Amino acid sequence: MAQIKLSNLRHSYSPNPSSDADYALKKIDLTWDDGGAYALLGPSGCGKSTLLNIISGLLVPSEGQILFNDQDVTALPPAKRNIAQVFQFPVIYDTMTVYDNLAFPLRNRGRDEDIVKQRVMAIAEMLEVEDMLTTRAANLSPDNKQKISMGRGLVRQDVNVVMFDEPLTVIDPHLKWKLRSKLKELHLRVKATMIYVTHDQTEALTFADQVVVMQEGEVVQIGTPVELFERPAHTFVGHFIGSPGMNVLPCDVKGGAAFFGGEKVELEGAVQGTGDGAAEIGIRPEFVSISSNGSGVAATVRKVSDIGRHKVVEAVAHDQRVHAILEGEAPNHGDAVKLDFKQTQTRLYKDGWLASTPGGGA
Ligand SMILES: Nc1ncnc2c1ncn2[C@@H]1O[C@H](COP(=O)(O)OP(=O)(O)OP(=O)(O)O)[C@@H](O)[C@H]1O
Repeated sequence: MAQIKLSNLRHSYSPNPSSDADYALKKIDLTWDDGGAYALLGPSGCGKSTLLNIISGLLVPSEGQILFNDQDVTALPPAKRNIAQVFQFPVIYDTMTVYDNLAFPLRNRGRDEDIVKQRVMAIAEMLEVEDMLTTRAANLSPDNKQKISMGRGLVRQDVNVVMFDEPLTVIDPHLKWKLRSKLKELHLRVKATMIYVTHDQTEALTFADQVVVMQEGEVVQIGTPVELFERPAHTFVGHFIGSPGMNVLPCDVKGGAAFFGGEKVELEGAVQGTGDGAAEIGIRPEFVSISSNGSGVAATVRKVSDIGRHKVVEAVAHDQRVHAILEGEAPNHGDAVKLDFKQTQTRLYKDGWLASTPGGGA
């Protein structure tokens, strides 16, 4: 397995790029540690496939380098990069048995049959497909075909990285959670460097130790699922992760204090280098509550959705929509309420980027 380093990477599909907008990948500097479980998360068109294809060697970047364990592989074709890939749709040989499918990547590299058997049986056990080993792949369900496809990606121990490109697309929704946690378990057992590409936050947060969030060709944050939830580095991350996402409210900054609709809102701590002027307050719905002591931001309740474990309240304050996630009692549609923003979780964003530091709250 390998540490993968992307250095000063840029890519444009245009032959003569003239501005940032011409680049599918802006400037990317990123290190994927050996043995790490990473997710590459972002909406459609943000550049995930472009980045994956650059790592696998299907695309040569316009600028920059790709290093595997400090060896420059930028000019190497895919076959020389020693990578395993699992795609959206199963890549298996229908006429072969499950055993032979799993054995294929090893036999293809001339491994002894003893080793082949040992690895195939180990992977079959991890994937819980031992009872299918003699079945012809053509007779498998789509879910099981994709499981075998994953197995083929994991069977070799000498690959630099295993990359999964939206691997659960074809999986039945009720089986998705099962395979999601299976993949996590597989990483813990196989300990390979793994990159899991998805636009689905649940998949990314379940699988990865570190999530790389991309937007419009840029990496906006790399962090653990908890870090992305608790301290989004950019309003995009706050919005994209969470359900509903972080509330992003316009405010004015004067002398280091933030004012929402003229009312002062206490921030988590000091504001860094924003100067006075327009900015945004970011607060997750989980940290907005209905004030019980009459203080807080005045709002009117527009909608209350009971989604089982909790209620999602949509209120309007200073013409802005604010979501609150409440356990237990919730107000009713039309109620005038005061919203309490938990100070330690109330952040300031300037031009989209986090501009407050913790330390002021109770
Ligand atoms: N072969 C190509 N030629 C020109 N532009 C391309 C090509 N492939 C991708 N793009 C553009 O590059 C940008 C990034 O696309 P990319 O496919 O990498 O994003 P993505 O995050 O993988 O999206 P999706 O999840 O929809 O595949 C998009 O604006 C896309 O239109």
